[in-house]
Amino acid sequence: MLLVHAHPDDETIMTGGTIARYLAEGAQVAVVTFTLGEEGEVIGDRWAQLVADGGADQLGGFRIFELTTALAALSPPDASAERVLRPRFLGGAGHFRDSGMAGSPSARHPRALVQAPLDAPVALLADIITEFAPQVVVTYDPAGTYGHPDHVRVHEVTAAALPIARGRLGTDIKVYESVTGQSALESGLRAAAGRVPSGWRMPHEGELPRCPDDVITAEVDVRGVYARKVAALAAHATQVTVAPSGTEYALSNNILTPISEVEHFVQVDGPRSGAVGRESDLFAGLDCGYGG
Ligand SMILES: CC(=O)N[C@H]1[C@@H](O[C@@H]2[C@H](O)[C@H](O)[C@@H](O)[C@H](O)[C@H]2O)O[C@H](CO)[C@@H](O)[C@@H]1O
Ligand SMILES: [Zn+2]
Repeated sequence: MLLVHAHPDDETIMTGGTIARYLAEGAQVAVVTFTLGEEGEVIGDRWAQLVADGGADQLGGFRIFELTTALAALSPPDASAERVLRPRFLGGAGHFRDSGMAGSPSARHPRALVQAPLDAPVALLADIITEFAPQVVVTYDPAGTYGHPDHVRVHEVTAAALPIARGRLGTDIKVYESVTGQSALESGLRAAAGRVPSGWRMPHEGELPRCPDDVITAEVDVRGVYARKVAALAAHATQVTVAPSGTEYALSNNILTPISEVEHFVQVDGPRSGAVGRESDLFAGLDCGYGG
């Protein structure tokens, strides 16, 4: 399984439980992150001076450490050194820079991901897909989940790289977009309504991205690795705060978001498993023995 993400923290926020579950089941998993997250805000005072704007511009390097810690937390506790999941950056660490939120001046940085002609990241990702030869690829939806320019670009690059790699490999690849299921989100928000940490707020109606339930094609149960997902979220401490309950998190905007026990996906390409209703396993229909 190859998961393609924009910034350190996305892998855990969107797909942390799925990564942990398939690692635990012995699947080969790789995470490719396009940028170091250099333009992020920082939660708390301790690392606040690392920021790019008006600071030491060291946040990108520090988020390599956070990502390394998070991926280790998602790995099986008894994993041998070579089985611990490690960060992998498109073009190498620091090649493409975090473009910043929509409208940010940082989008004009010469190394900003959105500045790169599309064929450059496409060629790099096509090589990674060819080398890794995944049976399953996970990316974002065309909206980039919540519209971040880097997330949109990750979707575009992945969509363009897959046909190139598939032509080289001659194999089918199941392609999924990671989404937040509407019912799961609303259920998590209802459960959390009575335990909003001080300084946090509940999201306004429709503020958090969600996918209509009838569009979802796969639901991965991550209850068995939930603690690893929470530990990995906590590892991204400049970006994520885990609530005392251990069942919700907030980014630097202090908006309460449930840490879901299920992770949802929409299959957009590749062989269908023929499952009736939602697949419970992204490898369904492939003869590989994962997915319970
Ligand atoms: C989850 C994610 O994609 N985070 C991005 C995002 O960070 C958000 C951004 O700083 C926004 O201004 C805040 O209100 C919000 O709380 C942050 O999560 O954008 C950053 C800049 O591109 C990026 O580094 C971060 O990974
Ligand atoms: Zn992101």
